[in-house]
Amino acid sequence: MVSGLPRPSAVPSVDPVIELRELTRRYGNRTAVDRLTVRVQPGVVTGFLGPNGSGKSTTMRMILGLDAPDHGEALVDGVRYADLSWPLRAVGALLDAGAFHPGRSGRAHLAALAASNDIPGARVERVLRVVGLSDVADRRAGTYSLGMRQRLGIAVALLGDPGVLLLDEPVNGLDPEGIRWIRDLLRGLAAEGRTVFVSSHLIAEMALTADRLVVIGRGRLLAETTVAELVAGGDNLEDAFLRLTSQVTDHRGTDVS
Ligand SMILES: Nc1ncnc2c1ncn2[C@@H]1O[C@H](COP(=O)(O)OP(=O)(O)OP(=O)(O)O)[C@@H](O)[C@H]1O
Repeated sequence: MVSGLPRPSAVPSVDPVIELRELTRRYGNRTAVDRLTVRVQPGVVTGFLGPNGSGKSTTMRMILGLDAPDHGEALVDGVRYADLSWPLRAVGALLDAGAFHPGRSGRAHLAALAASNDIPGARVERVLRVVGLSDVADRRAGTYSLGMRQRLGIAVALLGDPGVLLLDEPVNGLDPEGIRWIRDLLRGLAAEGRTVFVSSHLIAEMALTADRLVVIGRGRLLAETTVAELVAGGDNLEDAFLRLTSQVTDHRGTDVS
């Protein structure tokens, strides 16, 4: 078991899910997310794919209440993020691995978050062990390598033992060992019945990590499917993805010759 604590009573007993209903966000006259309706299921890893600028981060920010939809809604366990009693216990997120005070130790960072969310202090030690940072937990987080920062960000996401995990490009910049570690962790968390929603540009990595896929382009849903279905026509996942998104890629280079 990855989590190591009984599910906190604040987490509803319903299946943890993410539901997007007609979710829409405009910036000026550009529609970043366009009537996106998706249900992200528990028990599997769902990859969130789309070309640059297709609206993945904006969607994740709206799920976390960091950005407001112009239309539609994003629900976690049936309620909006702002209405969750103990958000960290319902949904854990990794959006920006640098989001901590550089002068604070990893342990102090986690302890402060635990205290403000009524999470037992023992949980801090537990997640430090899960992410492999126990030995460096008293070092200032500002001295951590990129891989260690990603691990600290994942420790934050796991702190409340949430039923839903949301990770925006968690393997960015990681070495092969780190990539494999995250893959195994995410698959283990899904196997425990959690909802794991993870964006990535690394298609080959998603083929190994995800069971289901949500593919968007220019803010719109292009496919909600399984990895197996998408490659069923004989394509590899990269070819299938490029075919699916060929009409919605904004910036394309040309051959040098
Ligand atoms: N705060 C903002 N103000 C104006 N436009 C924004 C803002 N945030 C995002 N956008 C625009 O919304 C669109 C979607 O951006 P978003 O970052 O959600 O895409 P993404 O799929 O996460 O991209 P990437 O894969 O490159 O990280 C882009 O056109 C982007 O320029």
